[in-house]
Amino acid sequence: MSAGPVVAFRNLTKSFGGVTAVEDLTFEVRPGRVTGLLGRNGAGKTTTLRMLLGLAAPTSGSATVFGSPYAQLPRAAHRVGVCMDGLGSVPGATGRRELDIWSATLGLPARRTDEVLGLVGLSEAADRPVKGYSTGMRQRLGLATALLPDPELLILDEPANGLDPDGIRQLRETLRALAAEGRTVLVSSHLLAEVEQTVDDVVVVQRTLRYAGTLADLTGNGAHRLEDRFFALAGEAPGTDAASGATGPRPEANPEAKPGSKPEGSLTHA
Ligand SMILES: Nc1ncnc2c1ncn2[C@@H]1O[C@H](COP(=O)(O)OP(=O)(O)OP(=O)(O)O)[C@@H](O)[C@H]1O
Repeated sequence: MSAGPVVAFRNLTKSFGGVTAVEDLTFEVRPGRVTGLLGRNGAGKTTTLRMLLGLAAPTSGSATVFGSPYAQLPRAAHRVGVCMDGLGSVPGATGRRELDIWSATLGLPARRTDEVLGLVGLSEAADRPVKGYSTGMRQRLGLATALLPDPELLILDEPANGLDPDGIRQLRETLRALAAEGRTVLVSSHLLAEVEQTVDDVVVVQRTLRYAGTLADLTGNGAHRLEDRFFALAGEAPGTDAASGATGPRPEANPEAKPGSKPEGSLTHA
């Protein structure tokens, strides 16, 4: 596996008409680590991941995987596992059938389907049609699909949404196990308490980059809650009491960290 950054964003900007969804993002994802991409609704997380995967064209700047744009990366579908809404499924198929089709497309051994079904806790539901799956079961199937090629890099957009407590614990254990094997995970999430238990590195975006660095640096080795640090960096949501100051100034975990301040850390230095 490469020693450089697995993923690199350089001055990445995306505008949709008059709306700038992502502005001048520069950060890297280091190998063998779980990196959490955090930001509130509409912060630009999915747009960033879509540009990384070549599903949306940047307005300016670049996003690379293993040093190449995803579309030019040899064996990209084997090296990068992706779980993201809207990547398509097979109408009327069971979970097992869907995985078998992906597996055959990738030239994987037939046993791989059962392996990933077991990893995500979906073995018992494998022979039911996907259209009857709950939200959490669909998430599990999406994760299973991403895991199929035993990828070096996993890119997961909100994988914990809809998961029950067992599913969330299983997800956390799977991601930690992958990192322990030297694989790299980039995962977007809103679930800050869960993120705090899972990730090594944190990226906070709110259209612009607010932080990129280690979780330990951000929380002072656990002295501060991630949630407090998140609000200090991302700012309070417009229209809330805290944003308007109606309830007085909110306590901040680190008074130096103001919304809009420069990123405090960089994944490029240890
Ligand atoms: N295809 C599109 N056309 C127009 N605007 C878009 C498009 N895709 C995203 N946007 C806008 O870009 C901004 C960022 O959206 P994005 O989906 O990247 O946010 P997000 O951080 O993933 O949000 P969430 O947490 O709700 O999933 C939003 O203002 C959104 O409305």
